[in-house]
Amino acid sequence: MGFMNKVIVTGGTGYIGSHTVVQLMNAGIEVVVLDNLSNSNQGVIARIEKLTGKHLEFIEGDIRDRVLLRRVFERYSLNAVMHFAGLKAVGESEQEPLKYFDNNVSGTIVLLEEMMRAKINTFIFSSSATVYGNPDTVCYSETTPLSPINVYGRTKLMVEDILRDLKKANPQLRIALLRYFNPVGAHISGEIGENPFGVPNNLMPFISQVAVGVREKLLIYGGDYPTPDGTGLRDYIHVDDLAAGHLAALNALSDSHSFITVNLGTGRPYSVLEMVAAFEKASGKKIPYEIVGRRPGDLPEYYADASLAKKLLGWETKLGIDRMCSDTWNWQKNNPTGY
Ligand SMILES: NC(=O)c1ccc[n+]([C@@H]2O[C@H](COP(=O)([O-])OP(=O)(O)OC[C@H]3O[C@@H](n4cnc5c(N)ncnc54)[C@H](O)[C@@H]3O)[C@@H](O)[C@H]2O)c1
Ligand SMILES: O=c1ccn([C@@H]2O[C@H](COP(=O)(O)OP(=O)(O)O[C@H]3O[C@H](CO)[C@@H](O)[C@H](O)[C@H]3O)[C@@H](O)[C@H]2O)c(=O)[nH]1
Repeated sequence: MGFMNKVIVTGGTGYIGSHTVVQLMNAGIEVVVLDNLSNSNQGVIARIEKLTGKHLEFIEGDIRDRVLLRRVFERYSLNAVMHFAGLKAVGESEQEPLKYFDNNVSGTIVLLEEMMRAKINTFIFSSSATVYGNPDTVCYSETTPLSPINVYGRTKLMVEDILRDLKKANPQLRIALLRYFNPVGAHISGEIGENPFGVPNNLMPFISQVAVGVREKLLIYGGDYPTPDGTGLRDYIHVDDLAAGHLAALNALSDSHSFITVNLGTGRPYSVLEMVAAFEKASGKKIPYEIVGRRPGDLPEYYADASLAKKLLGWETKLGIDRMCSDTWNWQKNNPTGY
């Protein structure tokens, strides 16, 4: 992994961050996790240590805390920042926009200022397919126009814009913008996985909580979309494939490329009903559901053109819908109430 041997992971106790930390540690990279635990549990640290057999440095703190960041950057000699920390609930972002602009945009600015002060040049950002908004196409390539349709998406686009401008002013920076499609699944061990607080917003954790008996039935938002079975189509990507994309991006940044913008998806969409059927097969559980009205802001269909990530990073997904479901189930049944 070249000279990138010490990485700070913000949001590292969260869902995607924790899976990426395991892969970084397994690749021999030293990791420091910074997380304010606003949407995660410190118990994940012990699970990661168990999985990797190594110590993991954890700092409970906020990316908006400049004094803390300065101390952290002085104490550890880090060569890269992987920035997962942020808020991600689309509905809440519409209700509480300032909270989202503060955490996701202002927080990232503080982090970038302190990173630059510490002369760290490599930054990997968790962006989202939501930056595309509602374009004319359903297959999104990186040149598809960016026009988010909710506050959460606008926070992601604002940070992308900031990073594009920052690179122009500071050519020594090495930056990757990774646009995730729909992350699902869990580590194959069942030790770590997605552990949402409260009622899940997203499909997969909802399905798995129905399977384990925490919730009665799935509500399917819309059965009258112009799709083959009438339910929405999304590009679900296994979280371990997504994590591997981060290692590939880190490698590419330390190598040939200094500004990377890529979609991380499989390029293959599945419907809600296909996900339910696959989960039933993987778990052996029946998933009761009811088809209700559409959820405001949802699109009928979209998926990634995943070819650029393959070309630039030499990365492509390996895990299909069966593993997405069986790994989710393995995590959920071993941890019915989370960490
Ligand atoms: N899960 C998805 O569907 C998805 C899709 C696209 C992009 N993303 C982005 O990927 C990143 C990680 O998502 P995730 O699914 O792992 O979410 P998550 O909520 O599980 O992880 C985010 C972590 O950041 C922490 N955090 C939040 N605000 C913080 C702050 N101000 N200071 C320090 N820590 C803070 C939370 O406690 C949490 O552990 C986020 O930036 C999210 O917007 C997620
Ligand atoms: O209880 C539920 C939850 C979801 N869905 C449907 O399932 C599909 C997937 O929904 P969800 O898992 O909520 O993902 P998205 O709405 O596609 O949004 C996710 O994926 C985006 C990236 O593609 C991110 O930006 C968002 O933050 C993240 O929530 C959609 O068709 C939903 O209508 C249901 O029918 N019932």
